[in-house]
Amino acid sequence: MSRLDKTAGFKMEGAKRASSFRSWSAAQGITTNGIDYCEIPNSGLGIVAKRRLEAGEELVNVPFPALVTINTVPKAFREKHNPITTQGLLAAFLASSNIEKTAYAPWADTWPALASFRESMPICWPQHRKAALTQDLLDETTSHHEWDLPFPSAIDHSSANFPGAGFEADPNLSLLQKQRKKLKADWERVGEALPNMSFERYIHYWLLVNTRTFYFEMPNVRTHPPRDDRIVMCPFIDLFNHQDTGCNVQFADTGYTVTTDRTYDAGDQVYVSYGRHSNDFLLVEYGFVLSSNRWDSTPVDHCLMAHLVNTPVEEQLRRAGYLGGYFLNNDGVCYRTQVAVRAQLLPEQSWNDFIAGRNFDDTRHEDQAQALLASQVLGPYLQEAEGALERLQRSFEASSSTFRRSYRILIQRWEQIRALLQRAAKGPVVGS
Ligand SMILES: C[S@@+](CC[C@H](N)C(=O)[O-])C[C@H]1O[C@@H](n2cnc3c(N)ncnc32)[C@H](O)[C@@H]1O
Repeated sequence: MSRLDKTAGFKMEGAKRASSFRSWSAAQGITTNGIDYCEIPNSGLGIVAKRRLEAGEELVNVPFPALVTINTVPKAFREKHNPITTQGLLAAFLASSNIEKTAYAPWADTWPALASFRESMPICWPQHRKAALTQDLLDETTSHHEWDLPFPSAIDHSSANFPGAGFEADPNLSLLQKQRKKLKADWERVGEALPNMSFERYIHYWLLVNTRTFYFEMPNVRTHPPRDDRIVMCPFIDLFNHQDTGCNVQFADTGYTVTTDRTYDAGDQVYVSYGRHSNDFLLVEYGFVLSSNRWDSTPVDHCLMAHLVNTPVEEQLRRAGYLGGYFLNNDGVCYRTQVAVRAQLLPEQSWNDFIAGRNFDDTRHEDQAQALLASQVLGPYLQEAEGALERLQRSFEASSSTFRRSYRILIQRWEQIRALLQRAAKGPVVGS
C-alpha cells in the first residue's frame, strides 16, 4: 500500500461542494471517523486519514437506507426495462432521473464527468477522436486498430500481431468484448424503453455504476439474482480508491462499514480492495492499473495454444483438463503452462507422474522445458510487448494532450507485462 507524498498537498474538494456532500451524508445517517475525502493526483477523489488511525478502527458506517439498490428503482420502471442487468437498470434510472435536481444531487456532484471516462476506460477509446460517443462503438467491427491501440490479449483478443498465428482465441476470455456485449444488451433494452435517452448520457451513467458499485446480498430475499446482479451503490464508501490489500469492507443487514486493516498516519491515503484483480481487469473495469499488484497476471494462451491445437498432445491435455487457461504472474508462468510444455516433451507415464506430483525424478527434460517455454511463450510474448510499446510510443508522441492519458496507461500496462516476462525468463521454471 503506497504512502502518499504529504508534501504534495492534497487539494480539498471545492469548499461548497465538499460541505454539501458532508452534510448530505450526515443527513443519510452516514458516520465517519478520522477520515476525509480530497483530490488525489491521477486518481480522482480518494479518502485520507485526518489523524493517526489504529488497526481495527471503524472509519465509515453507511446505514442500509442510504444505499441505492435495485429496490430504490420504482417497480414500474423496473418492469418497463425487464429483462436487464442490475447495472443496466441502475444506470437507466440515474440517467433518466435528472439527478442534478434530485435528493441525490450532493452525492452525484462527487462523481466523475464523462470526459474522465473517455480518457481512462478502454471501452471508450475507439471513438476517442469523435466529439460524442455514439452507439457504433458497440459494433464488433469498430476497431481500435484505426487508432493503433494494441491491447494485451486479456483485454482484446482481436489485437493485431498475435504470435500464435492460426489459433482462434475464445472471445469469451476477452474482457473488453465481454464488457461491450453487456453494454450492448443493456442499451438495447434502454433504447427501447427510453427512446429519448442519448447513448452518450447512458454510457456515462453505465460507467459510473460500473466503477462505483459494491457486491451486496439483499437481506430477507428468498432467491438471490445472479452474482453479477448483486450490486449496490454506496455513498461515501464509493470514494475509497483501490489497492491490492486494504481496509475491511463488511456488509450486514444494517448496511456497510469500513474498518482499518492496519495503522495509518495522518495524511496517508486509505484504501479498500475491490478484489484480487489483475491489472488487465482493473484497466477495463476501472480505468487504471496499479504500479505494484500482488494479484497481477496475464494470460499466455494466445502464445502457447498455437503449439498445442492439432498436435498429438491436444487430446492428452484436454482429457487431463489442462488444455488452455495458461497465464503468467509475479511468480512466473503458472503450473498449467508447465504441464502443457512438458506434455510436448515427456513420455506419457512421466508426464502423468509430473501432474500427479508423484515420484517425479525425470529431470532429463528440464533444459528442453525451459527452451520450449522461451521459444513458445516468453520470447514471442516479449516480442509482442516490444512491438506494442514501440507503436504506442510513436502514437503517444504524435498525439494531442487529450489522448495522452489513454496512451500513457496502455504503455504502462505493456511495460508491466514486459517486466513479468523478463522476470519469468530469469526466474525458476516452475511458477506457482
Ligand atoms: C469507487 S471509485 C473511487 C473514487 C474515485 N477516485 C472518485 O473520484 O470518485 C473507483 C474509481 O476510482 C479510481 N481509482 C480507484 N483506485 C485507484 C487507484 N489505485 N489508482 C488510480 N485510480 C484509482 C478509478 O478511476 C476507479 O474507476
